[in-house]
Amino acid sequence: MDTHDIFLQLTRGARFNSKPRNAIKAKEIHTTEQKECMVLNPKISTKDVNTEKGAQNDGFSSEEEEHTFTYIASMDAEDQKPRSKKPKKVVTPEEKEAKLFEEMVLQLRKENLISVRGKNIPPPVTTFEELKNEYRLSDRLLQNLASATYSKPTPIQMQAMPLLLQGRNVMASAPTGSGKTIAFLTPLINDLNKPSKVGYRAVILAPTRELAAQIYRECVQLAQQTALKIHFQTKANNNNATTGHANKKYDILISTPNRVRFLLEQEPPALRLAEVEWLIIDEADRLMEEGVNNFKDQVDAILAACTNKKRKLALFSATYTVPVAKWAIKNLTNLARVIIGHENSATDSVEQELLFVGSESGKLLAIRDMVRKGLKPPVLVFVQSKERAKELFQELLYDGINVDLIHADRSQQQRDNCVRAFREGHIWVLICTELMGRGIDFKGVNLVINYDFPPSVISYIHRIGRTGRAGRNGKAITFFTQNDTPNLKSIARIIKDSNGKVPDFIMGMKNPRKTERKWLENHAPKREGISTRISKNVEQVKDSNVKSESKPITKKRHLNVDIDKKTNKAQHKKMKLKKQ
Ligand SMILES: Nc1ncnc2c1ncn2[C@@H]1O[C@H](COP(=O)(O)OP(=O)(O)OP(=O)(O)O)[C@@H](O)[C@H]1O
Repeated sequence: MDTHDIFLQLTRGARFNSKPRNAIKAKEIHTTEQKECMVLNPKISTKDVNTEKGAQNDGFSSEEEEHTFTYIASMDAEDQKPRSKKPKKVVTPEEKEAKLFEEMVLQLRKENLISVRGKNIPPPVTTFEELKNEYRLSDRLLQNLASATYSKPTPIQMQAMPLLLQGRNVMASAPTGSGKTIAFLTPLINDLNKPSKVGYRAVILAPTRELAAQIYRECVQLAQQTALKIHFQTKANNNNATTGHANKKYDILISTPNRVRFLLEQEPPALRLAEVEWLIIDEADRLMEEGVNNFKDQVDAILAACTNKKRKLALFSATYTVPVAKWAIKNLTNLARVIIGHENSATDSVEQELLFVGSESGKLLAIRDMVRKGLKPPVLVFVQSKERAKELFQELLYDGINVDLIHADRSQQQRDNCVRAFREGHIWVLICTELMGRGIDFKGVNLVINYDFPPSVISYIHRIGRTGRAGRNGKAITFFTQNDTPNLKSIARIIKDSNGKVPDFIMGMKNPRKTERKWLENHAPKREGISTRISKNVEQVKDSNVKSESKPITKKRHLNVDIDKKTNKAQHKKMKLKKQ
């Protein structure tokens, strides 16, 4: 009988709540949990956070940032008082049972790499049925979870769901692909329960339209038979849910901060959020980024519009940064913090590899070599800009693979077609920019290629997190040249911490200066264009004639080469004219 079975035996029929049934005070449980989180997150213990190593891991080293992390790490200072040297003698059977209960909870969290911070954190659940017994999760939702073939909760769901069902404000981080979406949708849908005429009672924000669309789909599926009205707000469907009566028609709003803030700023406001009881911020660190084009002002404006006293706030992401921690401390009372695994680390289901390719032209040779040896689709290829996405697309288009590209310059229709074609397997290789770097849940991506080096550790974690999801394994290969050294060691450390192989010379490199690292986060390095064409005139004409005769574009490839087809035709015509 393993720990888990004993736990089930001990707690059969027990009513879980923030405190065990008797004697031991939550405070004492909490203090133990406090210690436990230091054990489970060796990388993020208060000490580490304040050292160069801790700061280095998280990329933050300013005093203010360290202070923030220290605050979060020891959120309830008054409970930090060291316990009496001698453990209190357990005298009554109830205290003995409660002590055992506490140890079971700690053991369960340890097994699932769950660490928690905050007061009165309820025990994690091990089955969705426990949520019904303890938190009155509806049979309808249990049925919908079963229909989605979710047999048991993932670690983030084990701990975040009880907290959200208790109505707590939550800041949760868990590896990419670990089920964070269901972790916040389930309690939200259960709490709203059935339609009402008061207007929006929940708002879910995501950084991109693609991710908001994905959350919308998952929400519709999970809310089946509840009759809850869910609205995915986009630029295109502005009118059908924002005028007065429409505002009353819907219960849940899913959109991007941009879109919601735009509607709030209309005169009169085209949205009313006064009844909102749930504000969920997915990819929170992305939405709290400070600096140019930040979402933070938009999120603050939306938070200000959600004036309902019953409002609950939850922040979810695979990575956390100081701006998020600061925002949480400022805006969330009685905050509960949940961390699965090591904070700001890559999921361990992805085999990671760094590949030195010499120079920019070496990247094209390397990816063509991989194609020649046989790629296992579906494959995502990340580049640093839409221009480079177009250049690489033009290069791979005639290499006998079904390739397409997605970036912000393509119309929403083209982006939707592209995502659908990739999901349905018509496209084998999708070239993308950071637009697809977060949250997007493509089932079964086998390989992520970082053709251009990621601009930061955070970007790297999210990019490779497009594979190795929901317990499946994946692979990520990151090309680098001698110009990519500033972030190389930070990313190599992430690989090493996930038991990947990293050449010693890289670990021996000096840490980049913070200013250099910050610069790279916001400024893509200049790179030589992606092209095998040596001279634009001669080679290009010869090259295109050979390719157009020898490799007719297969029907499938027409599926998505729509706007680009015109570009190609125009280029072709130009080349022909040049040749004559
Ligand atoms: N309890 C579960 N059991 C099995 N699969 C699950 C469970 N919960 C969610 N999933 C599946 O796991 C996959 C990843 O879920 P989700 O997209 O929510 O991950 P995530 O943690 O939000 O990832 P990211 O950090 O990249 O946004 C989805 O395909 C989802 O259907």
